[in-house]
Amino acid sequence: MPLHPDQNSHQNRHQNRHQPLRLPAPAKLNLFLRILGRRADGYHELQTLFQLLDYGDTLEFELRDHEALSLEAPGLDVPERDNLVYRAAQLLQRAADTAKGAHIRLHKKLPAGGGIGGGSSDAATALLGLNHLWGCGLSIEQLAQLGRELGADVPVFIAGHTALAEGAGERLIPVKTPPRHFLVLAPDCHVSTAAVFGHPRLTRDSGAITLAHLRDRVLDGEWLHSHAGNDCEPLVEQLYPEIKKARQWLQQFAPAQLTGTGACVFAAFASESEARTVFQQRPQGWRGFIAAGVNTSPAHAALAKLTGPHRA
Ligand SMILES: C[C@](O)(CO)[C@H](O)COP(=O)(O)OP(=O)(O)OC[C@H]1O[C@@H](n2ccc(N)nc2=O)[C@H](O)[C@@H]1O
Ligand SMILES: Nc1ncnc2c1ncn2[C@@H]1O[C@H](COP(=O)(O)OP(=O)(O)OP(=O)(O)O)[C@@H](O)[C@H]1O
Repeated sequence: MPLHPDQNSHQNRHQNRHQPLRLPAPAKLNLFLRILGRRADGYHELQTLFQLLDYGDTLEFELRDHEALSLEAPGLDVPERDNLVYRAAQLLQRAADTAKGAHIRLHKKLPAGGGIGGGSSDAATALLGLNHLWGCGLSIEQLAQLGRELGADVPVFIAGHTALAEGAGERLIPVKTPPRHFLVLAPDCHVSTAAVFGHPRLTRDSGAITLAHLRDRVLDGEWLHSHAGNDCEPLVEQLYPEIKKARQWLQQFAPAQLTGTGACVFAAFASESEARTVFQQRPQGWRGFIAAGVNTSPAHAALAKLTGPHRA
């Protein structure tokens, strides 16, 4: 006899507990990035618009009933214990005082040091996924606080919404951006965020814009479609001519700019086919991807299917 729909979904959830939990770790773009100044703790005050994408890495979690943690991350040249996924898992184990462990597989698609938040998003998905798997019950706010210890970009991925940000990325205001497709080019170089922020020639004196003003502009597709600006771009392009070359190539087709501290550059298009047509014309050997902008993180969408929309 067929099960009642509720019983059916309950049974599915039960079965899923025995399969590895698989969650996405989406990339972000900084649609604009203004540096307002340097704080006493060395971090910089920023104003930025984090646009989440429907493209990224994937993490798979297998529950272990003892404290051991292990990580497989094929193709990523980072020692296990330095990987932000491993560090996130350790941090949560301690904060939640759990005796449970996990084996985690990280499938990397996002280039490291690309300014698209790959490592930060992996860390956020690890915190969200393990909080669920271990039944820790930490709130989104508690997880974001933990995430801040791992990197300035982690909280936006924990919050899980395209957002305006202030401070070092921790004061977030969720916003909705118009649906667009992004062509992201990943020049073959690795930019150190710390080196860019520590550079004497970095411009750090942009005036603050009120958030209300920014929020109005975010909803204005015309403004978003124009060059919104990134204060890191002039310096990064001086240091890495290959990044300038990639942005100038893209600029022939649409306004193009740097994301974060680079190395990736991007441009927005109204449709996926327009983005693809440009992507197909790129010089041989240039890497990149096409992704849709999303207002809700795919990691949260996947978790909501397992737990309901309001629980982590
Ligand atoms: C530039 C952005 O990508 C914009 O989204 C982020 O603010 C960088 O975030 P992230 O990669 O998570 O950066 P973190 O790992 O926290 O910081 C790396 C280093 O960059 C510098 N840093 C970072 C963020 C910030 N607001 N001010 C800084 O001065 C600090 O020297 C820090 O040691
Ligand atoms: N899971 C991970 N994925 C990628 N890099 C990682 C990871 N864990 C640790 N790292 C280290 O972090 C460094 C920065 O990687 P990441 O991809 O987060 O940079 P990014 O794209 O510049 O980030 P952001 O946009 O947040 O500044 C890498 O060079 C690598 O040494």
